[in-house]
Amino acid sequence: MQQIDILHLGKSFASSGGIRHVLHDIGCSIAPGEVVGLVGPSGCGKSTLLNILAGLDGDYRGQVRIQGRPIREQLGAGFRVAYVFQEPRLLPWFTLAQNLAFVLEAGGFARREWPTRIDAVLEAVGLADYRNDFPAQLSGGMQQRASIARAFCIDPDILLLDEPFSALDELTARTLRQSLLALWQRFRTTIVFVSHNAYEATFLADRLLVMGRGRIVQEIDLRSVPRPRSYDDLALFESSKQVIRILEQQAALPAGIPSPLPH
Ligand SMILES: Nc1ncnc2c1ncn2[C@@H]1O[C@H](COP(=O)(O)OP(=O)(O)OP(=O)(O)O)[C@@H](O)[C@H]1O
Repeated sequence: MQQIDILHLGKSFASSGGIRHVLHDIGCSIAPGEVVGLVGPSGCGKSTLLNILAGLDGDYRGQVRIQGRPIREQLGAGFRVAYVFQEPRLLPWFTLAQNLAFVLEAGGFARREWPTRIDAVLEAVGLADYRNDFPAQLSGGMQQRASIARAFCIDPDILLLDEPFSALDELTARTLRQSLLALWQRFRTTIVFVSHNAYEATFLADRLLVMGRGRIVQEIDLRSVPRPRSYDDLALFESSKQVIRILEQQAALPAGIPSPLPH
């Protein structure tokens, strides 16, 4: 597993109103196996940053390096990225097992490995009995659980999740967070996730990067909070309140300019 370094990252889009500067001088490092959360107000650039980390967007300033090499070079050399979105995006004409086989085939995994990989991840998320069901036969929460299993079955070097649980009710979201963490414990995949939910973010993360407009304005270190964690943990509750306070401060800043750099 590899260290990820983001150095002086900047990103602008051309829009009808002129150039839109979205990311300003972002810098951070992500250790192998770390769970990093990105939180920030709507439009601050979280998804833009995830897309760059996924190698989907190569048009930026600065550098994104994996073990010291540019991300696109690493992708060409077999670095595997998995992406989980807010909605499951399973292929409706395939069963769950076939959905997983599809990404294994695309990832170049030998066919003889498929059953073991598929069984391991479906079991870990409690869907082994549904392997031959089609997505439409499952609830939304089960489909999202399957999409997490699909992400892990290729044993990715980095897993990116963009608000993966925000469409679910809180109880379902809790079981999915447990599934995610169970798979993370097993694979120790590096995870970067986006969340709008301060309580979810502190529950999941080793480290939170709180973004203002286009910038990281605060880093919150949660590595000292032991796992498995409880939603009632006071340290997590205090950190969640801290996140919400920072987001309120960011929301109160005048529009149209990037957040000031933190002191
Ligand atoms: N393809 C694009 N062209 C022009 N502007 C874009 C494009 N993609 C994103 N943006 C702009 O970049 C800014 C950041 O968008 P992004 O989706 O990264 O924000 P976000 O923090 O993920 O927001 P949200 O929490 O609402 O999903 C927004 O102002 C958006 O309009």
